[in-house]
Amino acid sequence: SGSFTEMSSQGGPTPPFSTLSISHPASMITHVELYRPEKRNAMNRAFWSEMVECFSQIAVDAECRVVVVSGAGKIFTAGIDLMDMSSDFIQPVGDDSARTSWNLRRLIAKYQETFSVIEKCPKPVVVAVHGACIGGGVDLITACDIRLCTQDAWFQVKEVDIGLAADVGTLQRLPSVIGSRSLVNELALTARKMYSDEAKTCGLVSRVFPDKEAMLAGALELAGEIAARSPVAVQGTKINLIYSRDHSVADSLDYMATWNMSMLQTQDVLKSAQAAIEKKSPKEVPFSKL
Ligand SMILES: CC/C=C\C=C\CC(=O)SCCNC(=O)CCNC(=O)[C@H](O)C(C)(C)COP(=O)(O)OP(=O)(O)OC[C@H]1O[C@@H](n2cnc3c(N)ncnc32)[C@H](O)[C@@H]1OP(=O)(O)O
Repeated sequence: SGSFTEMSSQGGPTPPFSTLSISHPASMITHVELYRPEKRNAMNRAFWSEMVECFSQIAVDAECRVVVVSGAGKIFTAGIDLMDMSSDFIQPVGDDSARTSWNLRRLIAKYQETFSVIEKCPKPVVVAVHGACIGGGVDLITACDIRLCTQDAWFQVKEVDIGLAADVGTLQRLPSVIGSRSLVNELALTARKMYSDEAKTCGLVSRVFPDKEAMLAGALELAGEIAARSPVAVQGTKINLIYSRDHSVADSLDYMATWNMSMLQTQDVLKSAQAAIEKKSPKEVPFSKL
């Protein structure tokens, strides 16, 4: 085990990835760092595929109970790589307009999956943003479970400035993240920057730290709290919270009952209840891997 300050921004991408650096700063915690600092972590073709591969591995990794995502270098991310990506969308290919449209639709769905994998991953994902978080960066963070930022962070739903309606998650997820549809509309229709103080006030982030070092230490502490608890309870909580966001209370209660009719049979309930009676911390309970 170590600390984020020791482990972040010191190496480079972790094979087989070329845009991500993966490390394990403490037991059961995986740190995914966007790693193209010289290009401000702009999201190139490799990135869009590598995130899917990375989170598919994390989803089934019994050694991981919680994930922290951050960006290497000066800022969190400059969004889509405008040099590498734009031709796919500006000059889409196909033998006629139906086929071109079909190909484009498939491509957009593929890019949507890059961030949907974060939401589909049963392990909670904490994202730590410093400096700029632009365009695709907002799509990414709205798919995460907990958002932290530094005082110098700013957020920009930039897509209208480059001539498109944001299509990989922001318009679908941001309204439930910050509640005020008026504010969402204002941000998405004008592409104005939102700074950390407003991000905190509106609920986009839950905590603001003075600098990146303090934020990563805070993220690690938070991740440690989550990792110490029953993975059956934690993963069931994430999955049911996301389910209830998208369904009625009645449907969500029904889903919950079906969920817990098997999950309540875990040994973790007995172990945790015993620890509570004995006034022990969940950190002292050895839970089986999941
Ligand atoms: C299906 C579609 C899916 C997703 C769509 C998403 C839409 C979006 O993401 S819209 C957002 C697009 N991004 C931008 O408009 C940001 C552009 N960049 C900037 O404004 C600035 O670079 C900055 C982020 C404010 C950082 O400024 P600074 O610190 O002064 O760095 P620079 O000198 O400008 O850049 C350093 C280096 O990085 C390259 N770079 C920065 N951003 C991008 C980018 N988005 N795409 C490609 N490359 C980028 C920049 O060109 C520099 O490269 P050099 O080789 O050193 O010149």
